[in-house]
Amino acid sequence: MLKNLVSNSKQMQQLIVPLISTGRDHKQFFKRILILKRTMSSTATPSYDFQTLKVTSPAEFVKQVELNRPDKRNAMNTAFWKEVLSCFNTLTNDQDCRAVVLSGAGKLFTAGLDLYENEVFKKLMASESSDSSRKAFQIGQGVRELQESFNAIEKCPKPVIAAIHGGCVGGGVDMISACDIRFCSQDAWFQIKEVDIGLAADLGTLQRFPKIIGNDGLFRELAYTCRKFHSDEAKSMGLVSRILPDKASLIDAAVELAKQIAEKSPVAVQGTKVNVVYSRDHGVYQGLDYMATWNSAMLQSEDIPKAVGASMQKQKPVFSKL
Ligand SMILES: CCC/C=C/C=C/C(=O)SCCNC(=O)CCNC(=O)[C@H](O)C(C)(C)COP(=O)(O)OP(=O)(O)OC[C@H]1O[C@@H](n2cnc3c(N)ncnc32)[C@H](O)[C@@H]1OP(=O)(O)O
Repeated sequence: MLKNLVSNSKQMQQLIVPLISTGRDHKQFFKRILILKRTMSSTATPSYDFQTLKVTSPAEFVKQVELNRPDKRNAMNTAFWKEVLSCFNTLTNDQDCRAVVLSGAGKLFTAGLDLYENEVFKKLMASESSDSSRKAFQIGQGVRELQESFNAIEKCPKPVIAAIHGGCVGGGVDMISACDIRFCSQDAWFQIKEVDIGLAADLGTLQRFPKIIGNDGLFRELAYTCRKFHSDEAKSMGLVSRILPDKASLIDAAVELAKQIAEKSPVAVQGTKVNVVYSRDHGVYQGLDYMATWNSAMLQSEDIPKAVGASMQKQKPVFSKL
């Protein structure tokens, strides 16, 4: 049975054959079982079983993550924060994923923080300490945990393309700001809504959005006033790079782009994302130094001769899993 379970994996077979032949050597047997367990956990198809997200594979090496509470306009409830973190950490280690499309099910992308399911706030405010500083430390830790959910999108080395239709409110803007590329449909609108509910946006909008659009004054106007802006303005400020006529063509375009990215060397694409993010947050010389260190390893990749050879022969290279 064990053999059938893993028969598609050469690496597994190399481990199993000696396992069977170890006979009564128990020490050897358990040692191999341990290695096998470790190998299985790193190569097994990961599970994407979530309540608030639906994960599909629309093309080879492409995953689509869909926010999936359409009846509640994909509002972000307690389960959502944990699931986004888990989903993007899993995608990070999924060898069958080289690019991700992030979209929303139903009428719109997301209505942001779930304003009725208040577990998030309850948990944040749950500190029993009467000392304000201790309470503040605990609340701060809670906010940091929420931030990690969207940080996981940026930390995932696979490019993430947000495909936004309908509305994208509050936490939704935090979320798409952590993505690599944003496309939207003509009907899309956006709102940095936090000030309207009495708080400063704390999950990445203030840090990432102004760097995306490169227009500090416009960003501050949108953040201070919560003014709704629509697809055309989003494109003209550089928040989205493409507008598609409707949701169907939006998803098609995002998946097509993800497919193009997924055909490239994963070593090169993921190295590019990691270094783009690093360079955004560091000086030019620090960025260059990081790049040199990175490429001291990655220039040894088999993908380079493969890509160069294919290019010279006008062929499409096929890269092995990372
Ligand atoms: C430390 C915390 C860090 C995070 C901070 C994040 C902050 C934010 O995200 S601020 C933004 C909060 N969101 C909002 O203010 C949006 C509120 N919703 C709306 O304005 C409208 O629903 C919307 C314009 C998005 C859509 O309107 P539409 O007519 O299409 O739908 P509705 O009939 O209003 O709603 C349908 C059902 O969805 C439920 N719902 C909508 N938004 C939320 C939400 N944010 N939280 C919880 N539930 C939401 C709505 O109640 C309806 O449910 P039901 O009555 O059961 O049918």
